[in-house]
Amino acid sequence: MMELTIERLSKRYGQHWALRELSLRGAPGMLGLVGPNGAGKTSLMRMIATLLEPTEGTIRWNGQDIRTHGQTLRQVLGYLPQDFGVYPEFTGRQFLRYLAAMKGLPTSLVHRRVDEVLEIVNLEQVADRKLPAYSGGMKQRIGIAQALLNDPELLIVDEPTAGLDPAERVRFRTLLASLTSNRIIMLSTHIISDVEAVANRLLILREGRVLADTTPEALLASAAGSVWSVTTDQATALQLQASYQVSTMVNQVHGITLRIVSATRPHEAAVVIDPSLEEAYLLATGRQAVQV
Ligand SMILES: Nc1ncnc2c1ncn2[C@@H]1O[C@H](COP(=O)(O)OP(=O)(O)OP(=O)(O)O)[C@@H](O)[C@H]1O
Repeated sequence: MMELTIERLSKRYGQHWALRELSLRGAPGMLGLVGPNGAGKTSLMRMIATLLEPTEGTIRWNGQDIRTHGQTLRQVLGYLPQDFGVYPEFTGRQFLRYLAAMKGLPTSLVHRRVDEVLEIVNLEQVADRKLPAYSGGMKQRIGIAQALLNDPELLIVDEPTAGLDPAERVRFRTLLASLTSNRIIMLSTHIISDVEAVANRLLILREGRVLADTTPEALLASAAGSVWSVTTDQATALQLQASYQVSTMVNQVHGITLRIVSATRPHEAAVVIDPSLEEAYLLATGRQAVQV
């Protein structure tokens, strides 16, 4: 059984609500937790990981409240925090063996399991190099490797692609996609393309509230008819940019082509085009901002 049930979960720091009444039922697959900085993603993940006390609400794993059955959840939990740090004096292999021992893996299993996770994240070749020699992407893959040591049923990854270059981002995305079968993965990001094509569900948060609990397909469909393309002179382009949510602006020989996210036609020459997921996300999160 693998069931995460969250009911009316809230977190308050002082007078500030970081999360308000979030309810969610998690099932195997990848749940993308998307929202701007400060949306409440980290607070939510830390509460699920039993590292932060909720102010209100309950989190259940297989029907058991994790306030009283935290250990049961921790046994099947893998967690890569946003600020995951590595120890400079270790090689990748030594670091993983150390963490495996800390997590209580039986000694007889440690070497084999560390070799397995190194293979999963494709770091066998560099496993005996010291960690400071790793690239940002390799460090994040070591982070995933440590989270996989106990073959978790629930894998939580908090903004893992921050600071990675585009090639590393893609590699990391592919790695996570390969891990989705038979476990719940929760991945937070403020960059929607990180979860495009890999998440089967999207939870969009803003200022502690759920703006949408949807799928990439449904989010895209919701933006149909609300993304426009228009090619104009520079002065008009600047005016449009001031009044509308412009997702891209490209200089052409004969003018400037803008892609505009707007529920209404932004310019008489504008034509409807297919939305990208990012544009659909902008529409969902920026509705108030684009009112003109
Ligand atoms: N320990 C804390 N004390 C006070 N306020 C906090 C604390 N941690 C978070 N907050 C506030 O709660 C809100 C949600 O923060 P949280 O880190 O959960 O959001 P986030 O979506 O993960 O953003 P980020 O990507 O910046 O981490 C923010 O307004 C933040 O400033």
